[in-house]
Amino acid sequence: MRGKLITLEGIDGSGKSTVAEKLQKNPEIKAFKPVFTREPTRGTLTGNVVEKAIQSDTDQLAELFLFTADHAEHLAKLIKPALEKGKIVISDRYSDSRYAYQGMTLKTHLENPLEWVKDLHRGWTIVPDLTFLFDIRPEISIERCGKRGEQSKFEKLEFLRGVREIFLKLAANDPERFIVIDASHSPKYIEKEVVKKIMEFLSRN
Ligand SMILES: Nc1ncnc2c1ncn2[C@@H]1O[C@H](COP(=O)(O)OP(=O)(O)O)[C@@H](O)[C@H]1O
Ligand SMILES: Cc1cn([C@H]2C[C@H](O)[C@@H](COP(=O)(O)OP(=O)(O)O)O2)c(=O)[nH]c1=O
Repeated sequence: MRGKLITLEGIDGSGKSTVAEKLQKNPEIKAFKPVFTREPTRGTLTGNVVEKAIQSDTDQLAELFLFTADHAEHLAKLIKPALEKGKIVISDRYSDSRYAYQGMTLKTHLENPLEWVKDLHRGWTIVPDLTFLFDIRPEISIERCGKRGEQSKFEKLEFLRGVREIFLKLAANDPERFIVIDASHSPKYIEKEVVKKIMEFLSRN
């Protein structure tokens, strides 16, 4: 039987990596021996190029193709083989990050960037079975990022407001796949909520 793909999405500083770390240590989740991964990928040719691109003034369309190339590598080398082995895969960011972030960066390039970026993925990507959207006001997430001491070029208030709006629209249009989590709660509460939902999902599927 094919495995299951679970993705974690949200704006910068919404707490995705913190949740991913907690899930890796959680005994109920560990029992399933999931494969934990992320996009952009780390330590790969495509992931390294993406990392360089987002630290510089790269053309937005070029950036979309680099993120998408990284996604293709990720699918071919990790996601597909793991799912074929029946594994549960949990990815910190995935295609919805492209729809939401590049849906914003490409506003000046294209008429309907969200649909265009979704079309680009059609036919070859694997749609997740379950997606958590960690929803938070960018005012709070930016403050959290400040404390973390990292500064991505995407961590701007107006920009993240737009990204958040697209994420919420994606979730509203696909309520079967998405679970929206109020990410302003404590890490402990969020972990409990996510574990509960994953266990419910796995018992149904
Ligand atoms: N629920 C939370 N409440 C308060 N601070 C949090 C919470 N989750 C994460 N943080 C802190 O916010 C910052 C960003 O979290 P992180 O998990 O790296 O976000 P993301 O991976 O979504 O960018 C980190 O400093 C982290 O310790
Ligand atoms: C996967 C992906 C990430 N991004 C952005 C989101 C982040 O600002 C940045 C780097 O991702 P990431 O390293 O996951 O950042 P963070 O841990 O702060 O959430 O790249 C895109 O614009 N498009 C994409 O397809």
